[in-house]
Amino acid sequence: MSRATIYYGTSKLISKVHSDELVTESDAALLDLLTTPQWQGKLKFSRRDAALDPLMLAAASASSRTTRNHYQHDFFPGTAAESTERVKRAVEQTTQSQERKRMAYVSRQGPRRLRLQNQNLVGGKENDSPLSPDLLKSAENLPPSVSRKHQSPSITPANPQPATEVTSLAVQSLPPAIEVKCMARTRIPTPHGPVFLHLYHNNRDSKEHLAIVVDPAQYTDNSSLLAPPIRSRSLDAVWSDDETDMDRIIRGAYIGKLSATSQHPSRPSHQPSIMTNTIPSPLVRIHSECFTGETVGSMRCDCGEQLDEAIRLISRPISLPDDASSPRTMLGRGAVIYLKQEGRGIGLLSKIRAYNLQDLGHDTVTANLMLGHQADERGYEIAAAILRDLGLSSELGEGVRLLTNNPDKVQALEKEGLRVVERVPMVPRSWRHRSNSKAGAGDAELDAGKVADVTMIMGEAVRGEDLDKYLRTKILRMGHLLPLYLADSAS
Ligand SMILES: Nc1nc2c(ncn2[C@@H]2O[C@H](COP(=O)(O)OP(=O)(O)OP(=O)(O)O)[C@@H](O)[C@H]2O)c(=O)[nH]1
Repeated sequence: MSRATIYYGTSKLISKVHSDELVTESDAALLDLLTTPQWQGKLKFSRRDAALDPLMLAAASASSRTTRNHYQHDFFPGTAAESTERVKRAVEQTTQSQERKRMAYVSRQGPRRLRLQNQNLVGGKENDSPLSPDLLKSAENLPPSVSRKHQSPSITPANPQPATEVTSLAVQSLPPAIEVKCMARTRIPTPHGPVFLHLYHNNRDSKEHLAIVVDPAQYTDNSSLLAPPIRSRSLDAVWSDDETDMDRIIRGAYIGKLSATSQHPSRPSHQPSIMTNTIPSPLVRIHSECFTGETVGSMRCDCGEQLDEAIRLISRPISLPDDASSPRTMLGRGAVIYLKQEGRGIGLLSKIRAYNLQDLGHDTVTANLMLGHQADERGYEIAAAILRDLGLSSELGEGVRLLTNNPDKVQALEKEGLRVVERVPMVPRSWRHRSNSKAGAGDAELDAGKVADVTMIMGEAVRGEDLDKYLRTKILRMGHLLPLYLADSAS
């Protein structure tokens, strides 16, 4: 009997077994033939109980109904019982060893800050961090954020000891000076106009914080612009001797509008641009990540709307003081510093749990406390460092107009040496309608419905009972500077 006949016969036989068809005498003869020990020698086929049975593989590929589970089936009298047992044992052993492997698995990659540190120490090609090894080393001893008021003991696969010992060591050592580096920048067209997204690394945590810069000087090299460009010093710096112009352009260190025909790498800026008094300071918002509000469109909070509103407000033309010799307005200018501090720094997991506690009747502050967190665990040192890198620190004559209702943010920036020349309130859109009807001081664009057409995240203002409760708690328990009578008008 030829090899082809055996393959064909076997696959037919298997499909008959599957469909409960009658097995003929010739099928039975084939079975006998296949299961006799002599076959092993004659055709160099191993028997059914071999780990990889060529006949079974041929049959499996010929029959679409054969799955890997069928290898354990009792197709071949005489050998099946033993073979099935053997296969079962092999499967059990494999599963056990896989489980053992999975349980013993430890990431070979390690945290990014460790990798950065190693790269710095070896000084390899990929060493594109400006952070000195010493600083990185001291950062290594620190808890995730020194500014965090709460340190809960945590056990991770890489660190089976509770974090308390690490924390006490860290408290003794002084935190390193914060260093940030803009790793890449790109233009993002938005409904409010173009913005430039800057991605930052830092020596304090392993998160990728962002700056969303709105600045006409970013996309035009027109030197007649009234205000100095908001440019990242670390991005425009030369990172290595062998860096090409194209390397610089790809990481975003270019000036003007980038296109196939316009490619102008930027040069390091040594001279800080000094602001004149006549130009209003840039409008800045420090915004903390809120996955639920910004991505899912949750109406438990106004975070998504605030992010959208901040970019809208910063992009609006700015009125200039009256002067016959100069234009009356200039293009909007400023930045949103987007910090990865989900859930006021407690992280998404805890925030989700906190929402369930809030559904049980607790407010946003109590829910955090019940989970062992502080009401607010955020820090703003990294935000201040990013603002300094963008040339928005007071040393350069620039103060900032800060878009916030949160007094903590104003204090934190001032503590970091930044000058907050004005706090610009962020009144929730739904409240502004109330404000308009109550006090006659609404936003003309909002009232005309223009804003609803250009929101990035939501069609219109966020509103609802959950939101009112949340905002009222922020006013009453967190000292947020919003007019309470507007919250009350919701009840
Ligand atoms: N723990 C917790 N965090 C929340 C809740 N709702 C929103 N957040 C988080 O609160 C933070 C809101 O931060 P921001 O928008 O920067 O501002 P803020 O402190 O409210 O101050 P403003 O500048 O006035 O908006 C984000 O990190 C959200 O994820 C909540 O119910 N519980």
